Amino acid sequence: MSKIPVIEIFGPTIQGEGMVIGRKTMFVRTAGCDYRCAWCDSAFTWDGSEKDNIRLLTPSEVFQELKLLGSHNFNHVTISGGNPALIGKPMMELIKIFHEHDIRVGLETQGSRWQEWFTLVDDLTISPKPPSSGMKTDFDVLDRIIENLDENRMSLKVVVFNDEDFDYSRMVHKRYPSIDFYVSVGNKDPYETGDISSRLLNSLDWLWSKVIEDPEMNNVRALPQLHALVWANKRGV
Ligand SMILES: C[S@@+](CC[C@H](N)C(=O)[O-])C[C@H]1O[C@@H](n2cnc3c(N)ncnc32)[C@H](O)[C@@H]1O
Ligand SMILES: Nc1nc2[nH]cc(C(=O)O)c2c(=O)[nH]1
Ligand code: SF4
Ligand SMILES: [Mg+2]
Repeated sequence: MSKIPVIEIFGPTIQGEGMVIGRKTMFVRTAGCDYRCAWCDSAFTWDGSEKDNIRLLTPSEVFQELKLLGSHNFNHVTISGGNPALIGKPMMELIKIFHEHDIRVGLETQGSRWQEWFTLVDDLTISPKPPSSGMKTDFDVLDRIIENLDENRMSLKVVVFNDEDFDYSRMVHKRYPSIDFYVSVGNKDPYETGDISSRLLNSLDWLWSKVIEDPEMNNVRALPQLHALVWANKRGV
């Protein structure tokens, strides 16, 4: 397939998570996921509820839409989903177009699938899923993905909701000790309306306490979803 299934394109906004936190970026969100996380904040990409919003776009159409939205007001694009790793060759073409225009590229994926184009990504975030998601990590696949990537351009990010998730995050960190490691606060209700900042800050307080008391987590960074703190569960930011 030479087209990319796109469910939303938005920005400029601020990257709210992980290794690129705080950076101005645009987002391209692809449709479809091989996982079904219990708490997915982007379930509309795979649960069929917005199937009418999925457009099959060529890489140059995606680029044109980004320029229409962001003009010269960006030099970084984050590809997220769904799982963008379900898409092959057209992603390679899209990243080449970005690089030809001096635009850097971030990727959010869960580490369940490998694609050749991963090696072109400037900031690659792999986010294996903890027990609360209901998903099971295939560590053979994850090992192979991590072996094939440049450590300086990637990070691991585990969302943590409870003690069991925290234990999982510690185990993942120990398995790949040289990869920059982030734990990220889980948002229990990603569709709640209104101000959710105090709820998220309470969860961050809990997560920080867990990291502070754990000598095996001296090297990790513990973050909230910054965009959710500032803009709550608003869509398209
Ligand atoms: C929607 S996912 C899309 C990319 C890819 N499927 C993945 O999970 O890495 C983007 C990021 O949001 C995180 N995420 C999803 N739902 C969340 C929630 N309820 N609370 C905190 N983070 C969440 C995921 O773990 C992932 O790091
Ligand atoms: N601002 C902002 N930062 C993000 N970081 C990762 C996101 C994602 O959904 O992949 C995301 C998102 O949806 N918005
Ligand atoms: S892997 Fe990512 S997009 Fe897929 S269900 Fe889980 S959080 Fe959602
Ligand atoms: Mg998000």
